[in-house]
Amino acid sequence: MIEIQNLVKEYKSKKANVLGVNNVSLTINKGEIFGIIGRSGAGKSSLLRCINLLEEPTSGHVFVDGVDLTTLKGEQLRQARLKIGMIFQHFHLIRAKTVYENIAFALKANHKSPQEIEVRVTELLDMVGLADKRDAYPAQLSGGQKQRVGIARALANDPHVLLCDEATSALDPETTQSILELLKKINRGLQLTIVLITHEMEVVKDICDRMAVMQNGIIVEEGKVYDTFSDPQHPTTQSFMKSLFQFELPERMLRKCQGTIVKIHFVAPQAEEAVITEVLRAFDVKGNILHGKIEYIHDNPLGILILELIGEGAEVQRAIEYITKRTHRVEVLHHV
Ligand SMILES: Nc1ncnc2c1ncn2[C@@H]1O[C@H](COP(=O)(O)OP(=O)(O)OP(=O)(O)O)[C@@H](O)[C@H]1O
Repeated sequence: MIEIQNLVKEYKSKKANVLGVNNVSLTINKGEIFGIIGRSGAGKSSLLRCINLLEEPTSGHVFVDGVDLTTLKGEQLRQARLKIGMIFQHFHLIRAKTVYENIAFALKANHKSPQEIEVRVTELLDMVGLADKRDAYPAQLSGGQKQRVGIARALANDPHVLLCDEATSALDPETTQSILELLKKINRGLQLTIVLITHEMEVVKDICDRMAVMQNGIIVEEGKVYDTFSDPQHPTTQSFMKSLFQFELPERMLRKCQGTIVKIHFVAPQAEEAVITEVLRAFDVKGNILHGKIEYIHDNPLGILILELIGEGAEVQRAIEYITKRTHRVEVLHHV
């Protein structure tokens, strides 16, 4: 478990002082995948790097498994840090070393014997699916393969926590998926706590259990991923949601419409019910589906549907009231 208490990271310079992290308190449970999302400059990297003291907090405390890292020095801090692995957007591999040597490096630093290193690196290469690249150099690997080496290196000393600093931001969507799958597998298999920072809602949606949204060094919203996605409270979270569910009806379609256009938000379990079929049967209205999208978060559906309802005014109104009762939220986008 990670417990961050009143963490402040201030960068001081002659020109100005910048608060990268402004009094953040956060609890990340053992074995969960926790996502921190925010725009550029929100303070995500500063917060993440304070967790393993790569950045020294200006004030506040970071407890990992009950130990306050901010009170440790020297060898004690080094030992505590071995239990916190980290992977990076640009991988940070040593170019002049092979895949094997890059991973072995982390074990040598922990004074493991050559025999122990051989056994552990072989195990790790199997785990990340790179057994055949053992003697390759980083330049001979794809981005996804480099990140797999980064993951193997980060796991070398059996950490309890894995910090991921924009780990998939330099990868194409397909490779991103394969790395996220690997992180999920490792999380489940090793009961590893994973903290990741990203600016992509897709990443949070795909693997995180809980999430926090950061802005100006502050956590502006925090919660379970499904709850946050289905009912974002803060304007910054709402604007991130737009990247997933944004849909503007073309002006030409609006001009052609003869009815009332509504945007219906479905959440589980309503999303699986045949509400629209019922409405069209129960009321004297016609329905015209203009757009629809369903996302799945941990197998729970979350969707929107844009529907044109055509009929006599009062009947359309009654149909909208019915849909409002049976779904999460209904917005009227256009009245004739
Ligand atoms: N070493 C530093 N010296 C001075 N200011 C810094 C330093 N590192 C970060 N900052 C400032 O702290 C704030 C938070 O930066 P940080 O890199 O943590 O944000 P971020 O959300 O990770 O952004 P990005 O996604 O662009 O990396 C920014 O205003 C940034 O300019």
